[in-house]
Amino acid sequence: MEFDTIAAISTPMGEGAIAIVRLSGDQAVEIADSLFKGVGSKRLSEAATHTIHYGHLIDPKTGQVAEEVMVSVMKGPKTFTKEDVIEINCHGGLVSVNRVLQLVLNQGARLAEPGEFTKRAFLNGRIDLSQAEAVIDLIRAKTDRAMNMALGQMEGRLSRLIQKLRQEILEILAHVEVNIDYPEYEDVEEMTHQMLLEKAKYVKGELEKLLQTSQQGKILREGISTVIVGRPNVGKSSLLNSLVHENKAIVTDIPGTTRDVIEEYVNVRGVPLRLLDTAGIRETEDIVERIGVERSRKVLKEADLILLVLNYSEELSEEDRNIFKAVEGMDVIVIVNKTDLPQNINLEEVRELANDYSLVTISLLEDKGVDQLEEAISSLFFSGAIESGDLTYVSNSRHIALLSQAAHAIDEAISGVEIGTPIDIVQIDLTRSWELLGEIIGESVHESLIDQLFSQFCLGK
Ligand SMILES: Nc1nc2c(c(=O)[nH]1)N(C=O)[C@@H](CNc1ccc(C(=O)N[C@@H](CCC(=O)O)C(=O)O)cc1)CN2
Ligand SMILES: Nc1nc2c(ncn2[C@@H]2O[C@H](COP(=O)(O)OP(=O)(O)OP(=O)(O)O)[C@@H](O)[C@H]2O)c(=O)[nH]1
Ligand SMILES: [Mg+2]
Repeated sequence: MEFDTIAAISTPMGEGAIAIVRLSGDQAVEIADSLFKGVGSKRLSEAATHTIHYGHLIDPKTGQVAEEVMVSVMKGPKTFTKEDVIEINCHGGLVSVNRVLQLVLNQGARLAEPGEFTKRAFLNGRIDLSQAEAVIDLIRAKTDRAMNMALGQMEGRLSRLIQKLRQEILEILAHVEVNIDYPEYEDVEEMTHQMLLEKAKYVKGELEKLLQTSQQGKILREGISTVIVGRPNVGKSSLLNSLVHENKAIVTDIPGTTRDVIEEYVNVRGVPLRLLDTAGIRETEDIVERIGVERSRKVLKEADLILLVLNYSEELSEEDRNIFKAVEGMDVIVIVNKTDLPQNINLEEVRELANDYSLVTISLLEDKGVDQLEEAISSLFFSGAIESGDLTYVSNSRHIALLSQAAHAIDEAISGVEIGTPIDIVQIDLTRSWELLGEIIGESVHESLIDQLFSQFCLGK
């Protein structure tokens, strides 16, 4: 494919030791060479590929030295984009790196769009769409596990699995074709149906296995949406502050302090949590507080995990019991806080209400019991399976949606065969599942989707 030459700053904006301006395209070497003055008469255009060169950039307008640099020359196709790539390593200062970018733009490069280097790697066929999507997951990863998952996908794990399943579907389709071409042979039909069902069930099983990883996969990637609930003043905001090791939320002894939902990301023993602190739930006349309580109820519905906080030094109230009712059927950890104060709560009653939820008693004031809480959170979500590392996880909503649609189409094909639907109808379902899987790796996807996906990237990636 033919593209123009793009350039961008590929390192973060700010002061640093070194910054990189990257170029990709047919003119990359020529553009860099027109600015570069190496030791002696060294020309970048004559340099061997994958070599790095010390020298200066000269501003053609003034003839003055603009910057001292190291320039990497990487000629396609064995590069990140499969095109000629130049990386100019300059001094890491805002003025310096912008000056270098300006120089290459003046020489005819075009400023790259966000994600455009990775997009070229995709369009030029070095990686498929799911691998490209993993690049952004890798950059955004907040835990080791999330990063390993992204690395696996970047390296093509999911892609290979998808390709294998698509191949299976093609083989099934070939059998169907035989059946359509020779409908008069009953034997052929018998055999085809047998084989078709067997293979289709295998593909369906594999798709379901993948989908089963999606919950944990999504959690690894996006974090567990964790909502802290409880009556006013039980210590919800104190709990948030303790888990994030910072005073993010306002804590006072006035019930009804938190009015809006507060959001923070934390890593609890490798479990990424998206923590939401809410307004204490109670009947109230205060308008602002009431809106807050409504919001608490709303975020409650979308939570993956509930941290339900009670007060050790107060009796269980009707409001506490209502909160238990509101979270019925969800993943809940019951936390009894303020154990440093005299006990007034009936723990037997709490145990009964908590039923099979985990229950921990803590004192945030004395920093006691927080370890047990962290242990309860991590054991709830990672019971061994995730450590094995040989599972392929799907974590991306786009992939999950396509996989379940593909599984559905396969299912239609299977039940079609079983109830004797005409084979050309079955063929349509099979073809559909083959196409849906193709969209995951970027075959037959619409250009606007591709643009939208890559626009989420950072500049220079
Ligand atoms: N300086 C620099 N560091 C970087 C990057 C970069 O672009 N520049 N990367 C940017 O993300 C990452 C490395 N990723 C890369 C992935 C593929 C190829 C590449 O050239 N692949 C070719 C050739 C492989 C080979 O030599 O055999 C290929 O796959 O065909 C380069 C970098 C992280 N570090
Ligand atoms: N004695 C004692 N006091 C605590 C403990 N944890 C929190 N507190 C105090 O309890 C009061 C309320 O704490 P918050 O964290 O603001 O409670 P909240 O549940 O967020 O309250 P609202 O936002 O009003 O719903 C503050 O004065 C805290 O210092 C504890 O373990 N022991
Ligand atoms: Mg609060």
